[in-house]
Amino acid sequence: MSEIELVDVQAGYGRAAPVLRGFSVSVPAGSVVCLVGPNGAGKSTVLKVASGLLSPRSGRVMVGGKDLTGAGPQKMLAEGVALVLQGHSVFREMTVEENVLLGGYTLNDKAAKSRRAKFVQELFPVVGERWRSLAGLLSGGQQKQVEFARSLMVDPKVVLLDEPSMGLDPKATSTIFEQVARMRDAGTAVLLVEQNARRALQTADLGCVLDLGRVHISGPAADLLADPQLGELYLGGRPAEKPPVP
Ligand SMILES: Nc1ncnc2c1ncn2[C@@H]1O[C@H](COP(=O)(O)OP(=O)(O)OP(=O)(O)O)[C@@H](O)[C@H]1O
Repeated sequence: MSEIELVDVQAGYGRAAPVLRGFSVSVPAGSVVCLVGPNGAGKSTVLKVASGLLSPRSGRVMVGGKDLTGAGPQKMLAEGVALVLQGHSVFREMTVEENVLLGGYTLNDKAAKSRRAKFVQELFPVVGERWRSLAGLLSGGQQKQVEFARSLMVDPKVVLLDEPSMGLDPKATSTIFEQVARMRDAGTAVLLVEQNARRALQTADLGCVLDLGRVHISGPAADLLADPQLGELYLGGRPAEKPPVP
């Protein structure tokens, strides 16, 4: 079953020509789908439509089989779609605990809230270890994990990740993708937009190449990675040659 699905979506800004022109994507339960495409292709626009920040001009947004086209961000969150924005959005002067608990401010059941807080600390160990620290003292990669933990407080069906590795060094980027895989393994469907497309596709189950507002090609992430033409066009060059067999 698909946790979130965009069907034949047209969307854009103001009176300008549409950015998405008949775009469709489906994120199955328990999977990571990575959106790839050139700068300005509309990847972030897909996440805006999926999170309710931008209403499509036509087409549908389905969540767990329910038609939520035109629902705003609060309704989408209440229906289980959480967005983790590009860049860093932790409150640096607040503790990790305060930042994470903010994600659960809509939860009225105190016991459920503390169970959930325990769960996210176990899922992202560094969050548990730095629970009482000021968030501003954490590294960029650690702060990103605090954002992941905050988004999972409401136990969303779907998490939308906009460029989670932005500004991180290669080691922190690796950790972040390991944590994305853990989110998926814990049962969350993930729709991911990443500049670092090759690395993201190594974690993703499915990939979708967006160009000129439509799906150029989609399929198993491993197949996209292995396609030399896609590599040249969208993934920053061919995959590294395998060393010759001695
Ligand atoms: N708030 C906005 N108002 C008007 N136009 C916008 C707005 N946000 C994005 N656009 C335009 O929509 C198009 C797609 O932008 P979008 O950010 O979705 O692309 P992207 O694929 O995520 O790009 P990048 O890889 O550079 O982040 C671009 O031409 C951009 O200028």
